[in-house]
Amino acid sequence: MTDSPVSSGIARLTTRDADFDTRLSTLLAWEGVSDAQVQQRVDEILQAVRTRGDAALVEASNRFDRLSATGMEELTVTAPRLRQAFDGLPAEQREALASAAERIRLYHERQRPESWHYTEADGTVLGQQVTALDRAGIYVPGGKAAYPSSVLMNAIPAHVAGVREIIMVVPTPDGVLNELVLAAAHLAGVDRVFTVGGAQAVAALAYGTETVPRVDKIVGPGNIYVATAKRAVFGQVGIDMIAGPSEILVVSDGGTDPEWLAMDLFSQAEHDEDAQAILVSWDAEHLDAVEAAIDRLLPTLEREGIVRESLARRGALIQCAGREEAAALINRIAPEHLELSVANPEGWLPEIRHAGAIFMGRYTAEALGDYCAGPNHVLPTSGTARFSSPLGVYDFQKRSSIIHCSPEGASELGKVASTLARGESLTAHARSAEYRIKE
Ligand SMILES: NC(=O)c1ccc[n+]([C@@H]2O[C@H](COP(=O)([O-])OP(=O)(O)OC[C@H]3O[C@@H](n4cnc5c(N)ncnc54)[C@H](O)[C@@H]3O)[C@@H](O)[C@H]2O)c1
Ligand SMILES: N[C@H](CO)Cc1c[nH]c[nH+]1
Ligand SMILES: [Zn+2]
Repeated sequence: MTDSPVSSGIARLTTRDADFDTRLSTLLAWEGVSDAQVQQRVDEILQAVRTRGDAALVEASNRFDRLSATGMEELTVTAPRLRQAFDGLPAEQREALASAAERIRLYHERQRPESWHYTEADGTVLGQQVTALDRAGIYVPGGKAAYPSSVLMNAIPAHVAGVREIIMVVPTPDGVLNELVLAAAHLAGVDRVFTVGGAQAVAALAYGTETVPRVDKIVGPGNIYVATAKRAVFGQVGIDMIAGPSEILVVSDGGTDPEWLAMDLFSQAEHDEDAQAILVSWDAEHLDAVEAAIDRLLPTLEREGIVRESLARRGALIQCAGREEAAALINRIAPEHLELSVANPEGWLPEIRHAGAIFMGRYTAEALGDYCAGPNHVLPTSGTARFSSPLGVYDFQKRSSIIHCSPEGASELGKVASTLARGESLTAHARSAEYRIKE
């Protein structure tokens, strides 16, 4: 007799349950950036790096990444070393990286916004000029896994946007440098790399140290320390978003192989014990089959421990009444990744209002988007897709308004401005406008 597999412990819910709303809200809550202890530690790290620069950055890196560096030169990767990593890759990896980079570049080139202007009848010109950031800092996570794909996803849009200097930080726990990460930095045109991570890296990018230059904006995902630090330095520098642990919401009409769906859920659960994997379907037998596939396949995973914990803590198989209820759940959860594993995914699109990225049909595994489809994999998490968008070229640019008045235009606008300025009792404004009014 064979042993039956250990159950995953993933929650089974139905929307008919009296406590469904409460249970779903509990599952969705991620208090990633509000833990008081984390907040205090991050504040201490930020303050130390702000006041003591490189010395504090080295100390924190030694402590949290278990290094024994004596100075920042040991935590700096030179351009020749990046090239060496790229040249030294096995051909298969080098080609895969180059193919992914090319697809990501092509996709992001379509996002490039243009400056524009128009001319009014009296010759006044109004417009908008788009300019790139001078210096961007990209955070590449590296605590529990190495992410060469995140190097491409952060650096390529910055490059396409025309950023003058791209500074990358990435932790190297126990001093282990990942060759693919360095090679990706070379390929994506990163200018400088520092092997520091966590809140100390965010502080260095935000405030600058003797070695790390201060940047204008920090982008990229990270763990709770990174997210908390990014939120704290916002204002001093720009940030893209607070991206939390990875998430996937799969909606299945029952027609997809249960093992495919189980592995799609695992693909995000394996990132982190706090990652979230949810499957919604109106077909109870199909949910049973996926649950059985989960139990069967779990022992085959390299990161079984992380996946089990993620599924037990934050995963769910949800039975809903039908398609309409599934669409309502999607919009309520506002997932980072939505897989529409259904017969006619296009038919669903008009109903979907909140999702970071939408993977259409049975063949579009979310993992393809993580690496090489082309769209960005840095996406809003924890319901923030309600108000934010994937990382893109636009995150590395800003806009300036252009106003060029003709003498006639200045005269006409001067009359309007003068009246409004006197209404606000701002008479210097009024007189400034009035000087330009033609008699
Ligand atoms: N949204 C995306 O595009 C995307 C992509 C990849 C990864 N992710 C997510 O990013 C996260 C990456 O997290 P990670 O931990 O692997 O890497 P990370 O680089 O974000 O964090 C590692 C750093 O955290 C700091 N740290 C760890 N424990 C600490 C402690 N006790 N005190 C102070 N600092 C401490 C250390 O400095 C370490 O260098 C995961 O949640 C993953 O799901 C998201
Ligand atoms: N799924 C992650 C974003 O949530 C991105 C990633 C990188 N490597 C594998 N996956
Ligand atoms: Zn992933």
